[in-house]
Amino acid sequence: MVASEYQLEAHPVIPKGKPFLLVVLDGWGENKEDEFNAIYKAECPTIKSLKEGAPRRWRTIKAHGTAVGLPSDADMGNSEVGHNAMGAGKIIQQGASLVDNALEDGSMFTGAGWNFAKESWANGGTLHFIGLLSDGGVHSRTDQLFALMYGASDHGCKRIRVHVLTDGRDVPDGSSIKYVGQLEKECENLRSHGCDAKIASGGGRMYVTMDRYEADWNIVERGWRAHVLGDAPNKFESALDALTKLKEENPKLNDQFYPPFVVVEKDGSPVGTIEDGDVVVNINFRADRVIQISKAFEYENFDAFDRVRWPKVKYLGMMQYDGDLKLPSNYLIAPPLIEGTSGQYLCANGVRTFACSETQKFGHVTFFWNGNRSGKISDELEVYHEIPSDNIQFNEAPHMKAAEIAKAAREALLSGKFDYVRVNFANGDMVGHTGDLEATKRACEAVDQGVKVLIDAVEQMGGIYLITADHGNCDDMAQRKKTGEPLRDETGKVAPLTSHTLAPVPVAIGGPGLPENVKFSDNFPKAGLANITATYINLMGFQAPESYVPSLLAFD
Ligand SMILES: O=C(O)[C@H](O)COP(=O)(O)O
Ligand SMILES: [Mn+2]
Ligand SMILES: [Mn+2]
Repeated sequence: MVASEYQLEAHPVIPKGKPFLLVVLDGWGENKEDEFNAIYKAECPTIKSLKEGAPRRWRTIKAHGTAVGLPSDADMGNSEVGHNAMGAGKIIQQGASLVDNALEDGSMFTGAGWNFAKESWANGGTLHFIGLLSDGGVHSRTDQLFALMYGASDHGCKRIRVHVLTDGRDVPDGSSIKYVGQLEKECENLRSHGCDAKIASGGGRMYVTMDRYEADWNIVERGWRAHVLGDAPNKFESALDALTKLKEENPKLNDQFYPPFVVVEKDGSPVGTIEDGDVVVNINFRADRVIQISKAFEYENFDAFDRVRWPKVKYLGMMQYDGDLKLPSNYLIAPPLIEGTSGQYLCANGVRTFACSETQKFGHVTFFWNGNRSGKISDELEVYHEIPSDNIQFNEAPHMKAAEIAKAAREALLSGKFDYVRVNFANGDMVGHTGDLEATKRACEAVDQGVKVLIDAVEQMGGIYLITADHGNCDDMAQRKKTGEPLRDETGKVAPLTSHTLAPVPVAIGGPGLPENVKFSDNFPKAGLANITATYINLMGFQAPESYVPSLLAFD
């Protein structure tokens, strides 16, 4: 039975019933063609032919800034906002913007979450912050952390401890020293105003605390031990000491992979373990990499690792991270309400869906796609298939699981059991984040081969495809000066770019099932990822919901 609010009318031109393939090339922008564009330098005949072979069916769309609900056009896109937009058909004001708004109008400090947190320090508890320390704006921002620290001090908090996760992934490698230095200054300033604020522990985001999709719980356990128990092999008298000394010991160490460390007093005792009666605020607004640590704080029954001690604390997220699990139950800012997603419409109209990726991006094509819901929309109609990612640094094996994803999705297409096959290839993004240009070229080639397998399957089945990306990354592997010239160190070596880019992303449609007269409209020069949704709903033979931003299709 179709829920009437989600009923979709048949499309007047495009027939229903053709198998439909949607591919997200994670981190694949359309950017300047130079030697630092891994896509351009790689052998990618299939993806390149989409543009050259059918120019009326290829275009670019915006994938960053206000087009995907971020505070400003200086903000690069990311997987969360990109997949949210593509899944939901509208521009959603994202976590970063909602937190900014609440800080600007003061509602941050009057809400239920804040009042709940305040009770703890009013009763003598310490306020702990945990989160990613950078201004990358993907998971968190330092200015928001500082505003919360000052807000707490203004509201009577006398003791703050910060547990920092160094970045180097959304911002350049090596910048963690700068962010830790800024935080040390703010702590010093707070101390001079009577609030005892200190950094207590830390580690690199890819090695400590911020695992995602349960790829490796050891990462979270290391964080738990350092932040909560004050237990890590590396102990230093300051966080700056930790970063500089660990790097001296191992010059190859990068910000993403710092081992866990604990800041200690002169006598060796940790400056800030997490104890009964304390309050812990996770400053990340983005969900994927803080769901596991949130479970460790919140769940009484927890067996992912031995917590040794489970302090009775108030735990709050910057946002609520999982709407289905209601995790965490307390939070500072209500998350965006993402209703009327494409999945809700398509399931209500009987579309049988196969969604697949490897672990690193599995939640992107399911959880983010469905408006940050961890459950399925329909158990009868949907199959979500996860291919386990390897727990390695991805430039060591840049092909990752592209072939396995292609194989699984190909089988799904050929089986005739699905109307809609949706996949994400992780390589361009995950290898792009290592800053290793050569490996990233190999990554692009693996993706291209995977796409070829899938387009061949669509051809065989008389189907239709849409291939796009969520934001840039592998399309520029060099940090740039204002002039656009690559930035070089004193030896002339180019500084690698590990983060996403601001580039628009390609979108291509095709397949034998697509009527000849279907092409991209010449309108909508400012179209963004949210316009993809109405477009693919059309490609599946339905008219799109009126609440969606327009489809990009036109008809001769
Ligand atoms: O979490 C990450 O890996 C990066 O901060 C962003 O990458 P993603 O948005 O492509 O997942
Ligand atoms: Mn991404
Ligand atoms: Mn990324």
